[in-house]
Amino acid sequence: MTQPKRISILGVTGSIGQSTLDVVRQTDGMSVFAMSGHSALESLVEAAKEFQPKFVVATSQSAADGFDFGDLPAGTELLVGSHHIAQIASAPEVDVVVAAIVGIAGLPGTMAAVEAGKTVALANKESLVVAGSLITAMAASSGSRILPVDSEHSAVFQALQSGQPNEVSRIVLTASGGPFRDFSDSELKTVTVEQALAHPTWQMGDKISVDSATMMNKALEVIEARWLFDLPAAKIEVVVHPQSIVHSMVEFVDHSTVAQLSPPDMRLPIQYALTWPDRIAGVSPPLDLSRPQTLEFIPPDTDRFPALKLGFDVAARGGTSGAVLNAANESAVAAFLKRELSFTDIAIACQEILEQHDFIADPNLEQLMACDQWARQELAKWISV
Ligand SMILES: NC(=O)C1=CN([C@@H]2O[C@H](COP(=O)(O)OP(=O)(O)OC[C@H]3O[C@@H](n4cnc5c(N)ncnc54)[C@H](OP(=O)(O)O)[C@@H]3O)[C@@H](O)[C@H]2O)C=CC1
Ligand SMILES: CC(=O)[C@@H](O)[C@H](O)COP(=O)(O)O
Ligand SMILES: [Mn+2]
Repeated sequence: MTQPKRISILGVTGSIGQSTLDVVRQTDGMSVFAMSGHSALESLVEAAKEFQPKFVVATSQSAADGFDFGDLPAGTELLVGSHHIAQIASAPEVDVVVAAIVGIAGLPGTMAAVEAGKTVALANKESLVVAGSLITAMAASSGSRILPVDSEHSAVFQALQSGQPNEVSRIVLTASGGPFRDFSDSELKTVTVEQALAHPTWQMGDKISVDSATMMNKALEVIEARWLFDLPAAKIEVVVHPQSIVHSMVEFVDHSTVAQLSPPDMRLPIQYALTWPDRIAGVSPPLDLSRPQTLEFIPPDTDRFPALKLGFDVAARGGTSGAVLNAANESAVAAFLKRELSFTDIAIACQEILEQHDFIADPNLEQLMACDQWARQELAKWISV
């Protein structure tokens, strides 16, 4: 009998983490070796009781202080503090690491897994946005395989299997357009947090939901695609597709366009990353073609959604620009969620901070982290004036 595939889930308490558990729950031959959570410790303990991992990491020391972990299974060891993420991402027993922590907090885990040569099911797009050049170089030397979980990139990854790399003329990432797809300039100025969190087609965490509403999510995905598929920005396009059925497309040099279609459900790209190169019976529902439906494709409006243009600029420029854009955006989204910044100011602030930064073309990790800190301070100043 073959050994079950052993998985470490970084960010098990989030939307992707919970969908990953559902895939594991419904799939033979997979076990959870380790899992991490940050503030949702009840949910972390519940997951540990069901999946009996060897390690549970509670990354937030302050949340863990005073929390009663008494319900953890007897065979599960509790580790407290974010420094333990590297340990569960690189442990020799682990076959696949699911990188599902949100934001730059996910970078250390992604890097530890890549450095250890692991197969990484990557949801944390911010890792590549910030440090794509370092991570892809590290993967090339360690033998790590980075498999996309992001639905668009999973679709591109699947479609790319129809041809050779030198036969690709462009990739087209689909965007739902978010909850404000048809809002006018003046309507966008007054949108609320509650409206921004109500994504029309996907159930996701708060940060990515706001990113989808500004279309910064698509900007980050353009940069993510640039690194995942080693493509120049000029070969990456975005089209608005409100139904979220076509998850992205690859156009080949003969002008054949290959697309991947499925209902919007993250369990499919997660499952594909966990079982690749095999396909197994799906845990997410099939496409229902028994009823009439319309698929629309609309060019994006970068005047109303200026964040999108920043993604193409950063994908073309590289260097420290991804770290700056990511940090400015993370801070701006946090401020919007606290009602300290308006929705339309998110992209304006990000653009101004990007324009001001001292660009370095070939940065090391320390320089990227310095840019991250600088951009967060600039965003705080931007709000205070
Ligand atoms: N949700 C989706 O459908 C998709 C998500 N993604 C990407 O996947 C990633 C996760 O998104 P999503 O699941 O929606 O996000 P959620 O907000 O739902 O979950 C985030 C996870 O990260 C943990 N976390 C938060 N802050 C920290 C920190 N400082 N240190 C360690 N862990 C932390 C959370 O722990 P806790 O909850 O315990 O505080 C939680 O487990 C993002 O990068 C997102 O862009 C990509 C495509 C689709
Ligand atoms: C599910 C997923 O991959 C998200 O990144 C999704 O694409 C967000 O929707 P938008 O297309 O609105 O950004
Ligand atoms: Mn996506």
